[in-house]
Amino acid sequence: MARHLITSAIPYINGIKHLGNLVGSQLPADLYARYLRTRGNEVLFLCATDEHGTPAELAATKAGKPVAEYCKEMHAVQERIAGDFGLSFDHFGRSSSPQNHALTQHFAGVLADQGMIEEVTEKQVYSNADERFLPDRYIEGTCPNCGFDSARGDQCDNCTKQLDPVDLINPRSTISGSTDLEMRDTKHLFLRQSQMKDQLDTWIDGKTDWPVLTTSIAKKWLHDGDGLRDRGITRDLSWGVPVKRGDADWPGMEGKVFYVWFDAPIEYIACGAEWVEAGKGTDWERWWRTDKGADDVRYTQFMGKDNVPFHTLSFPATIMGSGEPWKLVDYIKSFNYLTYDGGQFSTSRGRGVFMDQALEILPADYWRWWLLSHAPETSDAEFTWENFQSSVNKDLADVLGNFISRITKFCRSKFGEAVPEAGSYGAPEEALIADITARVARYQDHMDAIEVRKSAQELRAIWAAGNEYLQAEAPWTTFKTDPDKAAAQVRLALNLIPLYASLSSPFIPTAAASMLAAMKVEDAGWPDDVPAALARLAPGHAFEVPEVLFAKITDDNVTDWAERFAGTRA
Ligand SMILES: Nc1ncnc2c1ncn2[C@@H]1O[C@H](COP(=O)(O)OP(=O)(O)OP(=O)(O)O)[C@@H](O)[C@H]1O
Ligand SMILES: [Zn+2]
Repeated sequence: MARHLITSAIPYINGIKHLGNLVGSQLPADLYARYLRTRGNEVLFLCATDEHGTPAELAATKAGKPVAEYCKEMHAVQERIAGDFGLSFDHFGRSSSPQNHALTQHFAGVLADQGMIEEVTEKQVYSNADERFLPDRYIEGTCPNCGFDSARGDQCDNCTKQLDPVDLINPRSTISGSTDLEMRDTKHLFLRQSQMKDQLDTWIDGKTDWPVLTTSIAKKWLHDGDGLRDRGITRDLSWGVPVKRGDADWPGMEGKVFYVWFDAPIEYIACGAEWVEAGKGTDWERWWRTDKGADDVRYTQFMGKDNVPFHTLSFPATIMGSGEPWKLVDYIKSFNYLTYDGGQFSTSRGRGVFMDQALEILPADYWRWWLLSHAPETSDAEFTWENFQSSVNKDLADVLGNFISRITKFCRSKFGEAVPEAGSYGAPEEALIADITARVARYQDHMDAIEVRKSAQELRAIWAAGNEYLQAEAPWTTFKTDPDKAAAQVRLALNLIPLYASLSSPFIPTAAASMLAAMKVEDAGWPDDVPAALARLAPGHAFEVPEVLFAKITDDNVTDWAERFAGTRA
């Protein structure tokens, strides 16, 4: 048994997440956490909401609520929907927690002690009408790159170029619309990432088993142009972690907060402390401090590609630069993007399917299966309703669901609702057992390697092997001439169901639980010995024919949903 720490990129607080967010971070993290638990490992799986920064403030303003109240409510909403999707976090924390405030201030203090923080006075846009500085999205203007007239202070939505508020042409305040702006001096803290460049480069070079997507993005940021640059870690805002040097005030930094990118990854650690505070665990440091037992923990992070620079460079710079024995990530699984019907998913524009809406039309397992079996691993992947329909109908309804329904119903009609006793296995049964044994070993290798699509393919092949066996051996035909032989065939096929449940539970936990309930057994955990697992249901063991596990998606459904989700969400 090993110890595994798993974190998913923490979802931003400004709304309900879309299916792209889900498949790019939380869902594959959940798949891996569930798998490792089934294998008997000790797992700590943490996630949280990312609550600071201007988009949170603007979303709160739009909702007509104070930002703290907005974040508290949205955290509860996200937590509930995550639960509905079966995301099995050990704790779902908040980056605005007191634990994260203290830890972020602590990191800033020790980084400063290590000479890793520079105080920089720079000119920032100040709005006289609003009596405040206008960072990031508080300012809009014309993009100097493409001429788009609503470019934001941090980025142009049209050409995606990263911007600085001072770059904008004809800038205006998004709070008041005022153009009475001036440049004023303001002091900020910068993390001297450039100092760590060689150390980070060597560290990344050692990660030869990481996905190329992860290492290539890290290398690009390390070496393109001037190489890794120092980054501002503070902002002139009121919502956030107040700038302090450990417990002490930081002269000249009064009224400022840490910038969201600095405090958000620190929440991975603080979330452990929240987990203990919530009474769900007793010792978070044994997961996070290598001087307190975390040396034998394997730490895996999950995220979409845009988060990779922060996790491969900035956060490691924070940890390494602190000189303290915090746990560094061991493996970063990153994803390309899921696109929606020929375009991008977008939270701000409400484009695509959002987690709450998805569950209004179908249960979580349908989505989990499609998303994971089409995870954007080697390239971007597109969600279309036709593809969703065909994959759900083929894999879940025709292959898995049909196998279970066919064999349980046939057994009920000929032998009753209990495992039949007569007959013994012959060559086709031995061949099936050997085939499943080999496939389970392959499935396990893919899951260990977090190859999500390959794992799904192998799992589907394991389901299909059961169907093909039934098709070839046709117990309904055998029964007419040799009922004992048919009984043996049925016995083996029924025994596949609890095995399928254990193997499938990381992908489709609800259906797996229904399968076990129908067969009236507990989950026996991972089948380390497949032949033994396939002998688990003894003759005479009672079961029940389950309800339909997966309903087919009709062409009318597809037409309706495509229409309903065509535009943007109000
Ligand atoms: N279309 C997508 N496909 C896969 N992963 C995505 C997609 N969009 C975002 N992600 C990932 O989802 C996770 C959560 O993202 P976050 O809540 O910060 O939203 P975001 O990146 O701002 O997306 P959006 O702007 O669409 O809301 C991150 O790891 C991010 O990389
Ligand atoms: Zn632009």
